[in-house]
Amino acid sequence: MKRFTRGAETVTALDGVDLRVRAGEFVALVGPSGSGKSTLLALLCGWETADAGSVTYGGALAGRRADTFGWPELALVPQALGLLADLDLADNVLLPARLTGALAASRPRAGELMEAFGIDHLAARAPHQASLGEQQRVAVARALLLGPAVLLADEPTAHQDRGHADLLLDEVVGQARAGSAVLVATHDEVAWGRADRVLSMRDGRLTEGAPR
Ligand SMILES: Nc1ncnc2c1ncn2[C@@H]1O[C@H](COP(=O)(O)OP(=O)(O)OP(=O)(O)O)[C@@H](O)[C@H]1O
Repeated sequence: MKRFTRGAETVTALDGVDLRVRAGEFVALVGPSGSGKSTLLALLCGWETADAGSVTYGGALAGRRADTFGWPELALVPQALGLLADLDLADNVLLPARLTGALAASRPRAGELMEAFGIDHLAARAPHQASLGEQQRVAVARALLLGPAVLLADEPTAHQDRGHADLLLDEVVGQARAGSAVLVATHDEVAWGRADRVLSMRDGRLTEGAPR
């Protein structure tokens, strides 16, 4: 349960939401604008706390709070992307490696992802010198770089044409097949088709299956 208070008004953003995403599973979260998808991702990554209920992680992450996780444990593609303006695009992709002392070892994978996403030729540009779609592909590459145990993404194909969206989805699916628990909020029906499960959000409530 998550409520936001705006003056006299209270919005129930999440109401009785119960979900489990397993390691190796790609789950698509669908629902209209304002239905609570981003709020759910914010709870799962530890940016927000629930008013009632709990978020727990299993396996190697058991017993820890999400706000203590580093990039290898949980990576997020926020809707607003969150690229660092002072770093060029290659260094944005490499940020998780720099923060975890794995810079040299991660350069080949960073190069691979940037090439796969068609952004390798933009490596030395600042974020503001790239299109929104290109910036979004950088944010997805950054999240994938260390093969996180948990991958959360908020509309990661929102600014892509079909071809680039499919390239991003290939890597997201690959990350799930490699053992990550993957939850992606998306309006992209192709993504729903590639997910192992689809969950629908409406007015803060979650149901199994695609919306009818
Ligand atoms: N910080 C906040 N303060 C007040 N209300 C909020 C806040 N964050 C979200 N809300 C409200 O909570 C509800 C759910 O918002 P949320 O951003 O989770 O929706 P969403 O499904 O991700 O939408 P979209 O597809 O447009 O990104 C909306 O009514 C929104 O206005």
